Amino acid sequence: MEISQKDFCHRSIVSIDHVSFSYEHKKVIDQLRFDVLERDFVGVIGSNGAGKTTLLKMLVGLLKPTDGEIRLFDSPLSQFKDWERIGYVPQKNAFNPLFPATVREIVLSGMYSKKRIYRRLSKAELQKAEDAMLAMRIEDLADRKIGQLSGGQQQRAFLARAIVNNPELLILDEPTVGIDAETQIGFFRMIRHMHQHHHMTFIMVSHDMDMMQSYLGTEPQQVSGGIKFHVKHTHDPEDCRETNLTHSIGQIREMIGVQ
Ligand SMILES: Nc1ncnc2c1ncn2[C@@H]1O[C@H](COP(=O)(O)OP(=O)(O)OP(=O)(O)O)[C@@H](O)[C@H]1O
Repeated sequence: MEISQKDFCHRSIVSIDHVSFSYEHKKVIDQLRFDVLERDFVGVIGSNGAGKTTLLKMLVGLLKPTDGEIRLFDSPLSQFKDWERIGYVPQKNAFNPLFPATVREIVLSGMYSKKRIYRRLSKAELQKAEDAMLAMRIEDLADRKIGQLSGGQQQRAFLARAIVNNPELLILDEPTVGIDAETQIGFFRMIRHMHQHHHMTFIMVSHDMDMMQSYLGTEPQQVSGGIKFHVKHTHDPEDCRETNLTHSIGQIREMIGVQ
């Protein structure tokens, strides 16, 4: 069978098929269907308690759907093993000041998969961690204890951790909560750049309507229960040529424009 250009740059990244979820007897997600294609930017918007975080937790395997099926990169979630293809930044949790890990250790921990937790990292992998910290402009904080940093600095460390493997899919749950306005602008500029030039697909929960609508438009592609999905594709869906895979994580840094 001939593979068209459209198929090539529109692989299925996430497929959510009639998924429901209940906490004990409380149904939070009901028969949700949604597909995320390669190079989509999906903004997930909804009121408090609509089930956005629950949905993201199901996508990364932290919660199991009560019903329905989720596929990641065309594999059923239960069989999916390539977790390094996915970066995930959960909702912000302030770290206890006594938490012992340094920023570098946190970023390096993104490199370990479940089965390879004790292996030695190669020089190239160590360099990737330095690049990710540079990209997030936290290289000066590399040896500081994470618990001693501000909320925004901690969040940048977790973003560096999430991008260290150059993931194909980045899942972000309210990534700019607790970050000052100037840093937020730099952050959104950076993720737009990653979306347009680094061949990344995004799923992002945010309450920042201004940012979401300015990039993704005011009309949601889909409304399901209390959750709205706003979607933007990088380019004309028929055209794969805009992809520029020559950028490195280090170059993202140029785009941030914040101190
Ligand atoms: N562990 C849990 N046990 C029971 N109920 C829960 C649990 N976690 C969340 N819920 C409930 O499920 C619903 C959906 O929660 P969820 O965190 O997914 O919402 P959300 O859309 O992310 O909200 P927010 O915008 O406030 O972050 C809420 O009513 C919440 O109280």
